[in-house]
Amino acid sequence: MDILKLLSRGTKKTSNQNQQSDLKPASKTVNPQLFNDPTRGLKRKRNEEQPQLSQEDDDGLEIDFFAPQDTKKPVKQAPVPNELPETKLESPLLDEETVRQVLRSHRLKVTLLSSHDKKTAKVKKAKKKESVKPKAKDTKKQLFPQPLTSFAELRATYNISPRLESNLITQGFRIPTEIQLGSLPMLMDPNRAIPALAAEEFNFSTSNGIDFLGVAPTGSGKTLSFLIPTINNIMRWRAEDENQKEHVLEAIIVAPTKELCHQIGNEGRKIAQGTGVKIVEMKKNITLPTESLGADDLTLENESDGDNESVSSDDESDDHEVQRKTATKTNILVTTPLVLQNLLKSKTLPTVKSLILDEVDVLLDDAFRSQTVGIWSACTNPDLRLTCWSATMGSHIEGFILDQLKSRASPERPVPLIRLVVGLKDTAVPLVKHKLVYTATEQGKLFALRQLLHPKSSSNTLPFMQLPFLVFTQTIERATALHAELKFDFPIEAGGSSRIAVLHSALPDAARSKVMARFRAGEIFVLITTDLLMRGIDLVGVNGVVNYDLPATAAAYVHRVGRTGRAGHDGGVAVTFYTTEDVAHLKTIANVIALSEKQAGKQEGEGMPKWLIDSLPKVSKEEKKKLKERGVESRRGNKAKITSKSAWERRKENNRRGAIAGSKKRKVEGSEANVSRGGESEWGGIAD
Ligand SMILES: Nc1ncnc2c1ncn2[C@@H]1O[C@H](COP(=O)(O)OP(=O)(O)OP(=O)(O)O)[C@@H](O)[C@H]1O
Repeated sequence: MDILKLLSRGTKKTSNQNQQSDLKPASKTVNPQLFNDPTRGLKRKRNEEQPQLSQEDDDGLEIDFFAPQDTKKPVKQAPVPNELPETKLESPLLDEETVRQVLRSHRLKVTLLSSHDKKTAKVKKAKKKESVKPKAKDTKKQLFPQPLTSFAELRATYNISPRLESNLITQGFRIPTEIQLGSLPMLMDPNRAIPALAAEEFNFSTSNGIDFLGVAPTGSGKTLSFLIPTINNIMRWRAEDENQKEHVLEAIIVAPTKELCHQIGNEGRKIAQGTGVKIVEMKKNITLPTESLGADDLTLENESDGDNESVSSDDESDDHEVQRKTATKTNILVTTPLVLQNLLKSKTLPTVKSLILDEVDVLLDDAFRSQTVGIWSACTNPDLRLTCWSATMGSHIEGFILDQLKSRASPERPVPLIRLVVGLKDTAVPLVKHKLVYTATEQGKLFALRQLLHPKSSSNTLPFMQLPFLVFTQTIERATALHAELKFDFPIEAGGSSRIAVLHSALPDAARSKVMARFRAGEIFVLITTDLLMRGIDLVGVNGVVNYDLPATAAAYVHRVGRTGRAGHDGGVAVTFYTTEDVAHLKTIANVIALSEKQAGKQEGEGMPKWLIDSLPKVSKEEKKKLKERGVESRRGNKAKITSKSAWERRKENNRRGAIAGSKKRKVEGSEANVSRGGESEWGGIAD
């Protein structure tokens, strides 16, 4: 059987396939945790019955994963008191066996990385080749930190401010996700979270905080994992320093796009309300408290946009003290790398104690690396701590971070980098259903996309996809062209062309913000975009992702499809179109899908068959590199048009265009001949 057809064979239609689409999330799930199997790692008897909770019982549960299995009954959540009690009891430390069991059941792995790990990796690789099992010594650096049992523990044990706690409750955060469960104790109080013995054994100190790398699936709550400790630390530092009356810039969050910065800023402001911690996104008129030879504060552009979040300086005095006073009053700055690096140049930011790199693998990849490293170098405070986050993480990025940390290390400040990985690394969130769809031609993709927009009961090759959904294309030109093609696909009664929009980096900022706001408000049903929106953007109501053009890398696939199935919402669908031209690159994506299905608990034979993946051609390193840099070649430039016209119509149109061009050329040639004849004439001029 044709391999391409087999790959796109449809799943059976579910009963809801013919239902009317609506804008509600695919399902209502209250538990944001992706993994919790308390029996994981325990020896089980065959056919042992597991207690099943109905969806009804599941509502409003406080999950108690320390309860013995047979007594683990659903407990209804008590109403949240308006007034929080002043003192709460600190939770006792869990013994190591319990900690190990909790981490295992939530699929958390904590590792202490050090710079000689590269060598270990090489040795491991060599040993693998010789099919010798690595000795236990090689994997010895696993740590077992205390987990966060509930958000209530943040106050009781980690002493966060009552206001911060009540903001979290108001925002509806009740059960920590896995990344929060594993990272918050280490980031809030590493001395408590990491057993002193482990620190001693591996020769590192936690007294000054830790440098941290968090790798967890898309939509699993990484933002909150860095916002809570950052806000809390700033409150703590302020309480410790009686002289500190003003907002001091103490934390910088770097993210790759303006959209993501805006989202992080918003989320931060919601949970920092009333705490006195101020969060500002990088804007044109921002002034920063930098230090340099000239000791000037820097203003990117002295342009007021009427926003009272920031104060810009009109004062041209050289007096550093005066300039410091006029610097933007903020504790946390959220920025893209280029704009901050442009502002900094060779200046430093000595007050910054926390640098957060969100989507670190892209921030330290070729396009952003020098800017990100520039910002990192500008943070000269000796107490600086780095935390990095992403859903995907190449080992070369880890190595780069370690090398950088090593080059900045001093005897008092060793370089432990603690890495927390949730689930299988570099796989898509287990709640998403994947589907590869083959079409013979580019035009076939357009036809298939229209079928997703207007599903017909006769179609059995495409899965049902609820609106709203995102459509990813390879280039800005293709996104614009696809938008032009589909613009009038929604009937006037359903809102017509206003229901479909396009978003890419060539649009002006105001237009970008407007489209995002309309999409968040549910006014747009289909948003066509480029890889601009593939990372970090949290649109909980998105029910599907269409990869109209094949993603360039496995990581791009993970991030794109991760725009659905977020925060425990089940039922998101990811459809990836491919044509004959894509087959050469398909294996990388097929592998991620297979791994993601494995993580979702699919047995062999249920998802993508292994033999089928094996029969796809291998993608060489050079091809991968080329694809990453340029995408599929045939979808670039003029060849990349998206159109519903048939080949016959296009040929006819081309012929017509050719005839017009030919006639124009002949005219020009004719007049040139006249001109040259005129040039030879006596008077030597041309009239008009
Ligand atoms: N403990 C929690 N309980 C319920 N919802 C949560 C919790 N933590 C985070 N969320 C919600 O989950 C959604 C996804 O969170 P977030 O954007 O932080 O994901 P992420 O891990 O950063 O994803 P990505 O890798 O795509 O950037 C957000 O809407 C957030 O409000």
